[in-house]
Amino acid sequence: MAVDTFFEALENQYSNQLPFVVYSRPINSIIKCWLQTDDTLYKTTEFSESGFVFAPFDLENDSVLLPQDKCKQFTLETSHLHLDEEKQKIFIDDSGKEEHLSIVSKGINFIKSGELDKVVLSRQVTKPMDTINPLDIFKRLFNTYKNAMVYCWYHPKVGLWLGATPELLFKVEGKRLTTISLAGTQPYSETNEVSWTHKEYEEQQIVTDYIAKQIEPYTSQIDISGVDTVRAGNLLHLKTYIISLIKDDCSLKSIIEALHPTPAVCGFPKQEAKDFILNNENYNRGYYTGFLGELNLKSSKPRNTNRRNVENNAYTVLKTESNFYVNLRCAQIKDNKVLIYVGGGITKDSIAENEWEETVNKTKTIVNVLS
Ligand SMILES: C=C(O[C@@H]1C=C(C(=O)O)C=C[C@H]1O)C(=O)O
Repeated sequence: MAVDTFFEALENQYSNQLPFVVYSRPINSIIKCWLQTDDTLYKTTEFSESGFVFAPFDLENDSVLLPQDKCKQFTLETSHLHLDEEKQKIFIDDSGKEEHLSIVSKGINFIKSGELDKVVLSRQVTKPMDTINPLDIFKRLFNTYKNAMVYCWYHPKVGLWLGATPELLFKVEGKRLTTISLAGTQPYSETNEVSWTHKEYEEQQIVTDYIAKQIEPYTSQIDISGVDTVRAGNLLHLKTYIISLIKDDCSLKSIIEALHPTPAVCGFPKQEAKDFILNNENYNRGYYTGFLGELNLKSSKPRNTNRRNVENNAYTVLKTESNFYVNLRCAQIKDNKVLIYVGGGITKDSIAENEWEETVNKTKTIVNVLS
């Protein structure tokens, strides 16, 4: 589809206040959009439908579904989107610092008292914005963050969210389950060859061990890769792949419940960390650290790609695929304001001032495409 037609369809959808999502998965020049044909708020509790899901941090709240059979879908292939370089100046300042230092100190003390191993604490940064076209912000996200899932999601009854997340929650292709453990953060400056502290390795290992343990009842042949340093925009993280095979009688919902929220965005043990977050963070995370992505889409692939074996190419394999990303490095646009969400993992060795700096650095993922 032509770029102009693609974005015109999205602009119309938005001005008609109809739900949509536009997104591009990491290392991918394909941009997809789903335009829902009515403004009903569809929800999913079983994750058995086909569609695009937008789920909150706390699954006690609604997971919104753009059902596949209620949406028109379009695809665009490009490596760069043109747009006017008119941006707004946004300054990062120290507002909210005292509060964040205080909740982080409380978290550290709670961990030292033996109640928890790790808790992820976050905050919301609010900035005024005058005329903002979210689709322009999406275009900048797409041009800037090639190894992230970039998206803009809108539902008139929920709001408008956008982001550039580096973190896969998990991907299912047929029976194959791929998930990652991502933790540890430092600013990127021209090289991935950096050193990490014991605290950072330990924090990332907590995530890896926990994920492997969580998926064990539902999968077999769990394979854990080595630890790599990966870049996400202006940041570096430690990352491990965990690949396994889903057992026959196991539902997608049980995998979601086993993995979400991961210690990378909630903490460990899960319930205690979640309680600490819900009782102490003085704002509602909403969809930040929830997940979003394609749910149960059927894909057909040729069984045999060997050209000499032409008669076999007639057979295709039908697979069901889902891929969910953790909603990080994201923002909500509301009443001429942009609300940016940032957090970081706290362990017994954390230093509150450094944790503040980490959230400031994470803010830049979004601020850089606004100003
Ligand atoms: C919580 C966030 O990021 C998570 C926390 C990280 C950390 O503590 O080092 C790193 C990557 C993410 O798993 C965020 O970006 O808001």
